[in-house]
Amino acid sequence: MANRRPQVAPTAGRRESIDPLERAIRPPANESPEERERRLRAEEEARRISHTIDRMLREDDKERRRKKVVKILLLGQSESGKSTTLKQFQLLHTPAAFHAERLAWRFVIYLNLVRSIRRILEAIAPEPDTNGLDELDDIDSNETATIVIIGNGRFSSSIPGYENYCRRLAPLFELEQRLMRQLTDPEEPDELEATHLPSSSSSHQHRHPPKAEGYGSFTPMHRAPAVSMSDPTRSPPRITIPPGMSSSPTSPVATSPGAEPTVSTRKNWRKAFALGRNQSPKNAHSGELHGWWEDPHDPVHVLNRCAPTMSELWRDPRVRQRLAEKRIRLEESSGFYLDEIDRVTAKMYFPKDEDVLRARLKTNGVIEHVFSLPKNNEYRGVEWRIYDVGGAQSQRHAWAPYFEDVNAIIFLAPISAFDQTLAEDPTVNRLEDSLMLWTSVVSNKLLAQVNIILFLNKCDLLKRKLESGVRLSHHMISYKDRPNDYESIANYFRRKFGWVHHSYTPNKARECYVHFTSVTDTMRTHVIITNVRDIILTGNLKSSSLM
Ligand SMILES: Nc1nc2c(ncn2[C@@H]2O[C@H](COP(=O)(O)OP(=O)(O)OP(=O)(O)O)[C@@H](O)[C@H]2O)c(=O)[nH]1
Ligand SMILES: [Mg+2]
Repeated sequence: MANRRPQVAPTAGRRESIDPLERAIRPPANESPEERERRLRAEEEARRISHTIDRMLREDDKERRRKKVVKILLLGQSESGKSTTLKQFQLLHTPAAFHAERLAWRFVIYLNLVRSIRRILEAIAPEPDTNGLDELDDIDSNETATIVIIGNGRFSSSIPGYENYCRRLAPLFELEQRLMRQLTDPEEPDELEATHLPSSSSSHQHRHPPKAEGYGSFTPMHRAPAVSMSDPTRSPPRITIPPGMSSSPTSPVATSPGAEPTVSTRKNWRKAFALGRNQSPKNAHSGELHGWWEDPHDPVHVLNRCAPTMSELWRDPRVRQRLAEKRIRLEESSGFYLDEIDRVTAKMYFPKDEDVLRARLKTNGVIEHVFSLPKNNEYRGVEWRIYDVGGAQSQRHAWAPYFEDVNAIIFLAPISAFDQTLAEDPTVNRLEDSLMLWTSVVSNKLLAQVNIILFLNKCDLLKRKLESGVRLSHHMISYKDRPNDYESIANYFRRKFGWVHHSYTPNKARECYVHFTSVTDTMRTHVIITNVRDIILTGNLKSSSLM
C-alpha cells in the first residue's frame, strides 16, 4: 500500500524546532520595557475576553439542554372563545407581533360588521304569507350576497322603510362577497384551512395533524356518559331547546347556508388583502402602513358611505323591537361593532386591541402558536406551544392526534349560551353540547395525567343576559326555582362542571382548576393566563422533571 503521508521537504541547514505559530507570536527580541508592559496588558485582556466567551458558550449549551416544551391545547365548542384566548396569549407574550397584525384584522372587522347588518335585515324582513310560499321556492338559499326584493304585498308585518334600507345598504353585500373571495383560497380545501390570521414567525399552522399511533378518533361527543348533578346513574339534565333563531327561508336577504359565513383564508391572508398594493407609505415613526384611505378600491369607502344608513338602521326603535321579539342578541356574535359604527367605518380607522379581540373568524383546522418567556422570567428556557382547534362538530375529529404529549388542556365552556343552539345543528343546545364535550374530555383515559383548566367563559354576556330578564330555569328545567342572579347561576355551573370532572375522571388525584372568565377582558385574562402558566409549570412540570 502506498504511503500517503505528506513528504516533508528537508530544511536546509539547522532543523526548525519551533512551530510557525509560536514563532509568529513570540515577543520581539529587542522589546523595550514599555512595549513589554503594553503587550502583557493586551494579553491579559485577550485572556479575559476568551474566558467570557467560554462561559457564555457553556451557559448557552446548558440553556439549550434545559429547553423544554410545554404543550397546551385549547378545546371547546365553536364560538366558545378559544381563538380569543390564543389572541390574549399572543398579546401578553408577543405584543409586537400582535400589533403588527392589527391592520390585517381590519378586513375581518369589516366583514363582522357587514354580517351584523345582514342579520338585522334578515330579522326585519317581512314575514311570508304562507299562501305565497310555493312561489318562493325559486329563491336560491345558497346565494350569499344578493338582496332579493320580493314585493307584491305577499308579506305581512314589514318594517316601514325596509326595502329602502335594503337598497341603500346593497353595496355592503357586494363588498362582503369581495372580502370573502379575497379571504378564500380557491385552491385550498375549505376544511383544512385555518380561518385565522396567520401569525408572525413565532407561529405556524398545521394543515395535517401529527400522527398519534393508537389514538384513533376522538369519542363522539354525543355518546358521552350521561350527566347529572346528584346521581351518576341518572340521565343527563333535561335542557329545553328554544326555537331556532335562523332566518326565515323567505327572507328577502338571501343567506348563506350556515349561521355565519365560513371564510377560509390563505396561508398568508394579509397578502390576500394586498396591503400596500396601493403603495401606501409607511409611517416614519411606527413603521406601520398608512394612507390606505387614499386607495379608491379600499373597502373603507363603501363602509364609510353606508355608515349613516347603518347607524339609522341600528338605532331604529322598530328594528330594536323586532330583534327583541325574535330574541336576536347581536352582542353575542359579531354585533360589538354596531355600537361603534362611526369609529369603525372612519377612513383612517386603525383597529384597537379590543377590536381585534372581538373580531370573529371561525377556525378551520388547528393553529399552533409558539412562544418563549422573556429572559428575565424565572421560567425562561421553556418553549410554549399552544394549539387552537376548530370547535364546530365537523372539526372535532382533528383533536385526538393533539392529545399526545399535551401538558394541559384549557377547556372553554361559554356559560352564557344556555338559551342558544349550535350554529351547525340548531337541534343541539349549546350548554348541553359543552357538558357533553367536557364529559368526553375529562373521562378520556389518554388524558388522565393531563392538567385540566376550565374557563367558564362569557361571564360578561351571562350577566347581561340575566339582567335583561332571561331565566335559566326556562331553558334548564333541573335548575328549578333557584335564584336567577349571576352569583347563584355561575356557582351552579361551577358545581355542575366540577361534579362531572369528579365523577368521570380516571385520575382521582387530578385537580380541576376552574376560572370564571370573559376572555375579551384583557386585564383579567392576563392575570388568569399568568396564573394558569404557573399552575402548569409548578404542578405538572415538576412532576415530569422538566424544571
Ligand atoms: N363578550 C364576550 N365575547 C366573547 C368572549 N369570548 C369570546 N367572545 C367572542 O365570541 C366570538 C367567538 O370567539 P372565538 O374565540 O372566535 O371562538 P372559537 O372557540 O375560537 O370558535 P371556533 O373557531 O369556531 O372553534 C368572538 O367574536 C369573540 O370576540 C367573552 O368572554 N365575552
Ligand atoms: Mg377559533
